[in-house]
Amino acid sequence: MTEDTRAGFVAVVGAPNAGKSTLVNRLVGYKVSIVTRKVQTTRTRIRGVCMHGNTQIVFVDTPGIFEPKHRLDRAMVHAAWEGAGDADLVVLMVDASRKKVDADTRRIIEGLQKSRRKVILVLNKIDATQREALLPFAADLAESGIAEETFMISAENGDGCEDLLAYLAERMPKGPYLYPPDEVTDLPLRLLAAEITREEVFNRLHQELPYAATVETEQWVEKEDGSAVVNQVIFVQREGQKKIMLGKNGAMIKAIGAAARRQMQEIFDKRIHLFVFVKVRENWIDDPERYRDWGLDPDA
Ligand SMILES: Nc1nc2c(ncn2[C@@H]2O[C@H](COP(=O)(O)OP(=O)(O)OP(=O)(O)O)[C@@H](O)[C@H]2O)c(=O)[nH]1
Repeated sequence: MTEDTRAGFVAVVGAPNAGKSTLVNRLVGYKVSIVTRKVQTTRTRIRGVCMHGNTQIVFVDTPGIFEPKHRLDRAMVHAAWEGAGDADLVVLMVDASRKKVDADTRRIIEGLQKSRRKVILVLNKIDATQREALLPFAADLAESGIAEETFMISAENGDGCEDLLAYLAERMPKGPYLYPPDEVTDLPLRLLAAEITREEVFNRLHQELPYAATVETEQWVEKEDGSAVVNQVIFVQREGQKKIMLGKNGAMIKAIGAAARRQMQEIFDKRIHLFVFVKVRENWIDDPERYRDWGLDPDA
């Protein structure tokens, strides 16, 4: 019954590491985005679809908004603002466990003030925040005048998340569902599989190398027995990086592949035969072809 349903988009913006992916994953109840301790890892605008009673909320999990350096970074920032512009509601997430409001958040607030966009302010990580520190922090943000409502939550342990969800649901416009209600994500399986492998690259390799690597799923073949064969390539920029990615006697790539396969089996709930290759492709970071795969606009 369409008259009784509501549906809309919620953009989640915030500085890198504010906890955007953690929140979206919690509300959607399905792993759609990648959580890592390293910053600036979310490259794709991934939507999670959340059902709350008769309301459907489509979350746009935007990339962290930061100072663009490469073309790729600029495309990401552009995608982040676009996501906010299209949305019915914008949630600004702030890491409240910091001593003061960080520079990235200030920059986002300036952008929002310019566009006269009101937001739902979400102070996150209250589990790791001193109570006395929270009020002055909130007051500082209130001064910016951009918040129409403020919530204090822990995306990690779920505190306050129900209230936030109920509030967002109430504010969604009336209308038919935008996605079939049982569809939790529109992220293609291939892209999600690539993100899973990329997360394992991040977990195992340190410093700059993960940022110099990208993963593509070249083939996804469903077998009759219900399993899937997945072929992926990790692209790096130089021969030296390829050596590190492969490891001694291929030990590193084997470990990455084995961990990624386990993750995929859990998430896709099926047997996965995963084959991961490493190839050198110089300058992939400035190659416009790459942005298209991520749904980003190369001309941004
Ligand atoms: N203590 C605590 N940690 C949290 C909470 N929410 C997220 N984190 C942690 O903060 C880090 C960053 O979380 P993400 O969800 O990846 O942050 P993000 O905003 O999506 O980051 P980008 O993708 O880089 O923009 C992770 O280590 C999370 O485990 C919270 O409520 N409490």
